[in-house]
Amino acid sequence: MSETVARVNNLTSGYFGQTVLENVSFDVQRGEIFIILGGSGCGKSTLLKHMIGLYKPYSGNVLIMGEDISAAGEKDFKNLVKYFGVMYQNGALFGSMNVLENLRLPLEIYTDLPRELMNEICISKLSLVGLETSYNLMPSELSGGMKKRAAIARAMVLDPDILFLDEPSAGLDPITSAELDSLILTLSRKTGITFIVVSHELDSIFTIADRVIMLDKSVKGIIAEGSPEDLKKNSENQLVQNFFNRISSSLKQ
Ligand SMILES: Nc1ncnc2c1ncn2[C@@H]1O[C@H](COP(=O)(O)OP(=O)(O)OP(=O)(O)O)[C@@H](O)[C@H]1O
Repeated sequence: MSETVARVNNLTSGYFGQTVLENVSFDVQRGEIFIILGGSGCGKSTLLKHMIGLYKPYSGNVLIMGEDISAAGEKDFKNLVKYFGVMYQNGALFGSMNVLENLRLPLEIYTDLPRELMNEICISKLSLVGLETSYNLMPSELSGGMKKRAAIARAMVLDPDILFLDEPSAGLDPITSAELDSLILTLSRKTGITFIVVSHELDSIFTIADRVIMLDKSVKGIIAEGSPEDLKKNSENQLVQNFFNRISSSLKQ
C-alpha cells in the first residue's frame, strides 16, 4: 500500500505579486525517488522552498506527513522539521566545525540526547555515506564529492522520512556525480527514505528517478508527470520530448 508523505495542493506562489507557480498539485509516495525538473527560472527552487516550509504561498498548501507546513507557526514547524532533512546545493557545511561537529549540530538543536549517543548516531550516518574515518576533518579538507556526502549524512541525522536534495550534482565532475547517484540509490534501498530531488541532469534522472514532474514557465506549473522512461517514450509535449531526447552526456563520450 502506498503512503503519501508529501502533498502539494493547488500551490500558487511568486515574488512581489508576480506569480511563478500557479495551482501546482502533486503527491510523493513513501520510498520514491522523486525528481523535480525543468528549465532555468521555472520555479524548481521556489517549489522546494515551499515544501520545506521556508516560504508561504499566495494560496494552496503543502502537507508533509499529512501536516500543513505552509500554515505552521514556529512551534509546529519545529515538530515538522523532524520529518525531513535538506541538502542544499553547496552542501552548506559550517567551515569552522569539523565533520562530526557539523553532523552533531541538528541533534544538539532538536534533541536532549547525551553527547556520546549523539556521536554514535553521527558515526553511523557517516558510515552510511562511506565517511566514517573522516569525522575529524574540516570541510576545507574534503573533496567536492565528500562535502556532498557529509551534507547528506547531516541531513539524515534526525532519521527523517524525507530527504530533499537541491541539485546534488551541481559543481561535480561526471564521475563523482555518478558516484553520488549510486549512493542515493543505495541509501534509498537501505533506509527506505523518500528522496525529493531538484535536478536537470539527464543521466542522473534516468539512473535514479522513480517518477519526475517537469515544470515549465509557459504554464507556471507541471507540463509532465511520470517515469522518465514513460515520458521519453510517450509524451506528446514538444518541450518534454526535447528534454528527454537530448543525447545524454554518457552517450556523447
Ligand atoms: N528571492 C527572489 N525574489 C524575486 N524573484 C525571485 C526570487 N527567487 C526567484 N525569483 C524568480 O522566480 C522565478 C523562479 O525562480 P527559481 O529560482 O525558483 O527557478 P529555478 O527553476 O530553480 O531556476 P534555476 O534552475 O535557474 O535555479 C525566476 O524568474 C526568478 O528570477
